[in-house]
Amino acid sequence: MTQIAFPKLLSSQIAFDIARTIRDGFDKHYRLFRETSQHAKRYFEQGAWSAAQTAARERIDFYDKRVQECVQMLEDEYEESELSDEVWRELKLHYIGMLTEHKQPELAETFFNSVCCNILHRTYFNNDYIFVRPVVSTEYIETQDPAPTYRVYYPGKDGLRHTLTRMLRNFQLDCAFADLERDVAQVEARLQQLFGSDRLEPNHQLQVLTSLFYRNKGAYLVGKGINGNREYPFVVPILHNRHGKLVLDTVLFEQQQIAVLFSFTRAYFLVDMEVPSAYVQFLRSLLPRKPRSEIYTILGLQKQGKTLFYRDYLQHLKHSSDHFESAPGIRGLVMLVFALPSFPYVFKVIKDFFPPPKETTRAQVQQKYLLVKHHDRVGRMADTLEYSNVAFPRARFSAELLAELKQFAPSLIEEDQEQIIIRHLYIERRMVPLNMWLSNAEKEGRDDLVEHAIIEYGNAIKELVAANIFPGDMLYKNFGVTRHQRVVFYDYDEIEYITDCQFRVIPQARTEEEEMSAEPWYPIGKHDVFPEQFGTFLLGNPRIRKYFMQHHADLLTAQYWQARKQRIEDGHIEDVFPYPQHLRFCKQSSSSTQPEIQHA
Ligand SMILES: Nc1ncnc2c1ncn2[C@@H]1O[C@H](COP(=O)(O)OP(=O)(O)OP(=O)(O)O)[C@@H](O)[C@H]1O
Repeated sequence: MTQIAFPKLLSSQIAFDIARTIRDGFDKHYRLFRETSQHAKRYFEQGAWSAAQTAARERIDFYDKRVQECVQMLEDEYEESELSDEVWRELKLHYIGMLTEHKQPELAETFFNSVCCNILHRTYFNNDYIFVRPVVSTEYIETQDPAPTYRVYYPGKDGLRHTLTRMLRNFQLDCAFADLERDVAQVEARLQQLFGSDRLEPNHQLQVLTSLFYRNKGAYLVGKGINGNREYPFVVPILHNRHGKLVLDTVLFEQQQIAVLFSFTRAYFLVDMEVPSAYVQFLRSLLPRKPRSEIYTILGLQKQGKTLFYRDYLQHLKHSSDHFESAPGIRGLVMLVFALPSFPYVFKVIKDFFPPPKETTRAQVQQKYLLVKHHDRVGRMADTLEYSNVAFPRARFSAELLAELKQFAPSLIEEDQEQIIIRHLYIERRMVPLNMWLSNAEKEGRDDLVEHAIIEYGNAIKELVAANIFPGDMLYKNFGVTRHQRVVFYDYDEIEYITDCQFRVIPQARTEEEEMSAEPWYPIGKHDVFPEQFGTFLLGNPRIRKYFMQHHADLLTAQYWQARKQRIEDGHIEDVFPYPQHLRFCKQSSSSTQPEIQHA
């Protein structure tokens, strides 16, 4: 950067103007982000599922678009020679001043960093110029806003049932409930079970976040009960029944169930938040083990999530001493995967070349990962964080891993005495590869675990199919088992849309020669898939075969896949339940007055 001495007053004015441009850029971003979240309410009320899906997908790109717009504006407006070091330093101070009354200051800081890092050289990425250490406190203190973050209800006065009804009515959903009284009675019964025989204390209250959480075809009421010094989180999913009326589908209390709802394997929620940090703080009181980074991400603020994740990661590096090494399991042909044993994530680097039978390119692999980022992951695909130029301390790399990186991805590696810099990588939650999980379960003679994993594996495939995803080769090594023992897919380079695949029955052999042929004698198109063949490479192990055939034999028929494809082509958007079916009210009431939820 050229150093020209500008009069102090002038440089200060330039810095102020740039700060205001960046702040306005952020405000525009957040206004559009909120508008989408506000529209989600309407889509839900009208059952406009396809519009809701599109809005959720498009919102993911808002941030980068606004950053690019802002960078462009600054580049058009200012000569490089006007942007002295002095201007950059002052710019940060002006910006801090603009955030004093701001409702999303932590997001605005991150936006500032994104814009400046696009313009500044890497040597300027320090606290003098950008927010390496955040200035604002993200622990929010409630202001006098007209719209509070959460509402508080004291059931002591009017009784629990009346309070719950009022609470639900306060969301002013413009769609009728099928039978609110019946549903509220079920929620009440469960809440009463939860409070059990606890004496009700004078502070007995229900706190409920002011915005509903929208995702797919559901709206979720998120809150907690407080009694004395105990807190009881709860979430009530609201769905449409087949007649387009609203029903309360269940109430979730257990941390694990709530954690699964907020999992890294799901699409981001649409929530109308004026003060996002206050939402994060509330949610952390429900899910204390979930890092703030993951909560921001699941609220659709994925750039903030990424920033906080990186800060946590640096902190972890400082407080650990183990070495990065290859991730356990079968090595990938496309990805080089490594991990730090003390850290629950893996790092994935696209190799420079791929051996046969892989016929792909780096750009295509990146495209597939991007597809997953924008797609509804339905609880069955791991979210990935994509980073550029990540610096690792050289001393923490095992010699083998470093050699492997240099051998398979030399174009992505830069190094000096102290650091290894990887130009592009993905970070993803670490799981136990399903092939390892199955062989461990077998070694321990745990048939129950083998059966559980195979049921989950088949369910994962079926849910991916419902979301129009064909996972390519379905080998166990491409799936992982989470700490909640759910099976999740993580190998995206061969992913296709179900609607792009041709599911075929293997043709009958017409001659003995064809019958005996080791190679397929019939023509195979690029998108042809023969489900009858899956068993050959999946079911060699008799125990696995037994459970697979018991629970998921339909996956081996072309008819199953063709029928699912037809449903998608007919415009069906399937329900995704982020909680077990047996928890649903309609699955419990023996009188079954509750209408089934629409599968449409
Ligand atoms: N999230 C994860 N948690 C734990 N291990 C993982 C994870 N992702 C990948 N691995 C490990 O790294 C290996 C390779 O990863 P991945 O399947 O993504 O690579 P790939 O090159 O696309 O594989 P393939 O050769 O099947 O195409 C996996 O088999 C597994 O052992």
